[in-house]
Amino acid sequence: MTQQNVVVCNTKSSGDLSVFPAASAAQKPPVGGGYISISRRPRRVLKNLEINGDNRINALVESMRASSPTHLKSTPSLTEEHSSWILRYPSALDMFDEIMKGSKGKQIVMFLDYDGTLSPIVEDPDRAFMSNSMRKTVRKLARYFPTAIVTGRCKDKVYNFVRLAELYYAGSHGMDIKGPTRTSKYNRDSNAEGVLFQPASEFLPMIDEVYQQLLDKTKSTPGAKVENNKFCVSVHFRCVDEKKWTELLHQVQSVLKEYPKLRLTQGRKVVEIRPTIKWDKGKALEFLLESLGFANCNDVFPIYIGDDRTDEDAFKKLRDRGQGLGVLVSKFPKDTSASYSLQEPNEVMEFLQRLVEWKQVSMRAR
Ligand SMILES: O=P(O)(O)OC[C@H]1O[C@H](O[C@H]2O[C@H](CO)[C@@H](O)[C@H](O)[C@H]2O)[C@H](O)[C@@H](O)[C@@H]1O
Repeated sequence: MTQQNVVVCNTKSSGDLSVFPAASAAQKPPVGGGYISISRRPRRVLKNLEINGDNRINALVESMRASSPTHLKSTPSLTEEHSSWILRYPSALDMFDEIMKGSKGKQIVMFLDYDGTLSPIVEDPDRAFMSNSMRKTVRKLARYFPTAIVTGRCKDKVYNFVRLAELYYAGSHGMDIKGPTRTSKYNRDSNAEGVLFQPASEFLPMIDEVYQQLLDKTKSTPGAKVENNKFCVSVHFRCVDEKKWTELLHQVQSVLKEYPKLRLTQGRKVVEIRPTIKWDKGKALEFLLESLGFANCNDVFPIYIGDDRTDEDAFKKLRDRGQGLGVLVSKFPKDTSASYSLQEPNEVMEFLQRLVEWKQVSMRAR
């Protein structure tokens, strides 16, 4: 969280746009909106899409620039903007008692994003380690509440960072879901260990192919990093000179234009290539609630904590269901469907610790 700053951006969640076919997506302004859809089309249309593609690339570069710390420093109204933003999205720590009142009589279920939420943002994605104190906190949390990690990362990679077998894991933006492998209160009587869902498995060979091509295509751009997340691929910009961002996006586009079944979403100094299926973190949240037996229940209170645009799908899902709440992790004003905010992973840990203590106290009082 410390290295990434965020300015007000478009509210569109990645899921919103994912349902549009390429032609409709072309009419949507992409600034901060989630993704570019590049499709193989008959020649005349392709020309139009290429022009639109360039426009989108420029818009995407602008959006990435706007969210970089150097640009934020020159924003005079930032403090004022932040004050009014925090009134709309108050700190989940300050509002802890109210939040707990809202959950009264309901089963809390926890959903946690990984990067920027449980671990601070760092330059090297392979070194985004979680602190031992955060691990201890999440372990305790899972003793009292069913807990899932929902991430854009490959499931196995995030498991290696978190190393808690009692959790649910939804990797590749929810396209790779797995139940706990260690028995806990929440899976003893259920079929949790058997929970396994991979709605995009047919895309595996395509994703591997695209990964290889992206590795090759982007190797001429210093600092670019391509990460294979199994059902999606990330192309990292964080260590690339800003002047080279457009070039890098053109390299990505040149690969993607041959794959109309893949789409592009934007994250924190990263673009993510994923299947065009109607599946996102919001759908994963819903799937996990069903797996836990809360399909049509009113007595469930899901809490989703995340920092990125792809988490907006989950925040929106909770709003649509009228259940629980979303907490956005951000130090800077950002348009969101979450209800509350926390500034950085340390505050996330504090919030989780308070939840554990609250539960312990309420159990003792029984
Ligand atoms: O859904 P998430 O768990 O938030 O995953 C989204 C992406 O997170 C990772 O990238 C981000 O964190 C990196 C490490 O701090 C940082 O270097 C990068 O700039 C961020 O975008 C991950 O590496 C990506 O594959 C995920 O898609």
